[in-house]
Amino acid sequence: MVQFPHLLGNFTNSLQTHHLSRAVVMHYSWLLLLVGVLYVLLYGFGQLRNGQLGRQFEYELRKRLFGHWESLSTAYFRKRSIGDLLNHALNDVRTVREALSGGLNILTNAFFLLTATLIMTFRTVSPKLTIVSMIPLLFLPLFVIWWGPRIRNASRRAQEALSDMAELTEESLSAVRLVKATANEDIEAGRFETRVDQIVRRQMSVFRQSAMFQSMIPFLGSISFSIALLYGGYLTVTKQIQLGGFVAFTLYLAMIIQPLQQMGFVFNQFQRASASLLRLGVLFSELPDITDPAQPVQVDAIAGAVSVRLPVYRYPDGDRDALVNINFSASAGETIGIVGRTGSGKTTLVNLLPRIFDPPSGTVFVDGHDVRTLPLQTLREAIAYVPQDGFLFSTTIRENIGFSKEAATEEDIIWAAKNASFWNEIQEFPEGLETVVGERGVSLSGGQKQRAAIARAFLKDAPILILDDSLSAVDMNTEKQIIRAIRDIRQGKTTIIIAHRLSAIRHADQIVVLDDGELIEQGTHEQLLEENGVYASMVALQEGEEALA
Ligand SMILES: Nc1ncnc2c1ncn2[C@@H]1O[C@H](COP(=O)(O)OP(=O)(O)OP(=O)(O)O)[C@@H](O)[C@H]1O
Repeated sequence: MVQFPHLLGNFTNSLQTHHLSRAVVMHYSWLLLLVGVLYVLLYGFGQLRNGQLGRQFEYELRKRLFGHWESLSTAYFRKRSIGDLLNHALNDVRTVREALSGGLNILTNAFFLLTATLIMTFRTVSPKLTIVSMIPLLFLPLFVIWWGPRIRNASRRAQEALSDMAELTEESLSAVRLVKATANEDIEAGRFETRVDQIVRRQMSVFRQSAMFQSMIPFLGSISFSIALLYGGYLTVTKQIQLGGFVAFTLYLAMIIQPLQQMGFVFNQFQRASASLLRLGVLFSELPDITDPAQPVQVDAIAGAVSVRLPVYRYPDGDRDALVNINFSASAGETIGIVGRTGSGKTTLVNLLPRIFDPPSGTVFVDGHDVRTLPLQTLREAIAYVPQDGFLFSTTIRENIGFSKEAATEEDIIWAAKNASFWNEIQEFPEGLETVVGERGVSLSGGQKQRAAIARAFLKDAPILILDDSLSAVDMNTEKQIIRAIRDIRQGKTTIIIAHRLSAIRHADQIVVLDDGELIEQGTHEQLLEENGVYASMVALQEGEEALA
């Protein structure tokens, strides 16, 4: 590119000295064409390569981010909203990619163009004129130092506001049924508008800072241009340089105005990207708090004996003890029922077993091994857990049930669905097992969702099965069928059932009663009835209600 002004300068000199013949014109035309073709080829290749590298970088970064999130514990996801995390994965990663691929491309082009231009003007026109004209550009670093942090901060604040909006959008869309049912659309729309207004204000601040910064750089270029005209004109008139040299010099200057503008744009992009990089750095610096032990105990297979000797457990961010004085043991193959009022600590207790939350060392044991000393993979593979909300993925029933076993066959899935008393209903769906359940299973009833999740856990066929209030949405007959299936297919395997309806745990080998985080009663159904304590009064109350119903 930088050959253009030089060739045109020589052309002007030939014109001035009347040496211009048809052959000379053809010579210059061919040379200019050649320069043009070379430029297009090199520039095109550079653009393509940069684009490819940028996309690859974006893909790798998102993959690493996802891998990192998968290694973090549940406690982390209580602190950060899904919307915020999504904003990091989408907007921050994209901002960094744009700066790296597009920005580096432009910066490389601009750098070479500027350097080559300076060398050419220095060598072929006039070193004096080059130095004098470039003085204003020395102020460029000062502008970067002044505006850089301002743009970076404004950009960080804009990204934070975007995260807020993503969080609100995620929340509002998840709660859309509730919002509609309670006719609260106006309130929701108002909340959304407030956030959007905040984002627009913060983004306007980024644009203001960026626009001012970007316009300053061409302004410096214009000052250079004025100096070149004045001083170059003087040198030409006093015959210190040729007219062709002067023409070439002004063309050179005109040529570097655009790269200068682009450099402004790139510096601006870099500042925004560094704000996003800082935000991503904070995510990556979060270390997994539940990890494999340094020297894990190696076990061949887990039989399923469970024992808890827990003086006290408090959540990492909790302000009170969630569990106190919990002591019980069950041999492999036993069924344990856990009951207690809402908020009494039932879910907390079972969450400690697969280390969803970490118990203190030496308090929770599987087959006599402290769960914190077992390899995490071994421990979690030995436990099938159906959480309270029976989470489903937005895919088919077949994939939802088959999720727990990699090579699940059609027979396996049907077996699991039958035992979860779900198969008859699946057969009635027009698409059968291929029915898509919608996001988190929205197109299924509460009871159907629970049974799909139970079938998934049955299929895993793990030594320990935990059902966390997983039968709450099914009717009593279906509950009976499922309990019968559990007693049948889980023979010799440990099963822990949390239930509010006591009929679901009546058959358990032992029942643990929790109250306000404390284990207050323990025994079989018959023993606890004999004790005539809290459990017995719960049974009496429920039997009374059932009789009334
Ligand atoms: N992740 C958490 N961080 C801090 N506190 C928590 C957390 N999860 C639960 N809690 C608190 O621990 C206590 C016990 O909650 P838990 O969910 O174990 O009760 P639960 O008996 O399973 O209740 P429910 O029958 O309503 O499901 C409650 O006071 C609850 O607020």
